[in-house]
Amino acid sequence: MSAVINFTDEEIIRQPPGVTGSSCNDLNFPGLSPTSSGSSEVESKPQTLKVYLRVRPFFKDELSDNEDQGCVVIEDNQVVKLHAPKGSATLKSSERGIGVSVHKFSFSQIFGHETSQNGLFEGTVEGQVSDYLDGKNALIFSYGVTNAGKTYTIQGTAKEPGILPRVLDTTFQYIGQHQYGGMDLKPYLGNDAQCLGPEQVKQEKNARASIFASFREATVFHICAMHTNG
Ligand SMILES: Nc1ncnc2c1ncn2[C@@H]1O[C@H](COP(=O)(O)OP(=O)(O)OP(=O)(O)O)[C@@H](O)[C@H]1O
Repeated sequence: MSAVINFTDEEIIRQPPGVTGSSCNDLNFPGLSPTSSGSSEVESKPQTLKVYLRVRPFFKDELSDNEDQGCVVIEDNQVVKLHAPKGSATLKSSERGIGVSVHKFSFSQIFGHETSQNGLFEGTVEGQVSDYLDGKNALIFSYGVTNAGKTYTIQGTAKEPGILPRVLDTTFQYIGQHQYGGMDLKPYLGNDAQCLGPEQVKQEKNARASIFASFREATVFHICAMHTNG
């Protein structure tokens, strides 16, 4: 199982780092250990959940709005340090001796703003896809504030496909070599298959033909209706 957490410096500006730290803590991810003392703790227990952090680049308008305050500092490929933004309540409180202005978090791996879609895929879930194709279950999800890059990471764009199309591509390339050519298997109850006899195969073919026929009729009707109205 793995999660991809998306951060942007904008998020840190809008939320005090203490809030960010505790929300990560609430998730109770074994791979994510927030500390406020400055020392990072990577748990020694075997991890079944891998938590990756991706930091997206700033946009031009964010830079021109002076949003890059160096609040997110990637110390190494597992540890990130979050500094309270200038003028924030957290910074002011910490200056009065209440709370701290710097939080450290550790992740299974951190990917900086220069990380490509392919680099992220190879560095995170590619290994799990082979496990999945070998019959093991896996869950991948993305977590982060709005505009942090969750959709970009999971879905991506036509030019820069994200994790989901890459997983599907790998899966279908694998299936390509293992495709069953027969037409006598039918999905049953979600994760099972029924083996059909010759008569059932005939019934299925007829049912499919009538469904496709009704699709054609609906399309023709729609075009005619548009033509008539236009
Ligand atoms: N790593 C990245 N490199 C370049 N652009 C990125 C990256 N991550 C996100 N973006 C861009 O940032 C913008 C916001 O990203 P996205 O829509 O994925 O955020 P989101 O977390 O899904 O937001 P929401 O929760 O509001 O749906 C998009 O224009 C996206 O193309």
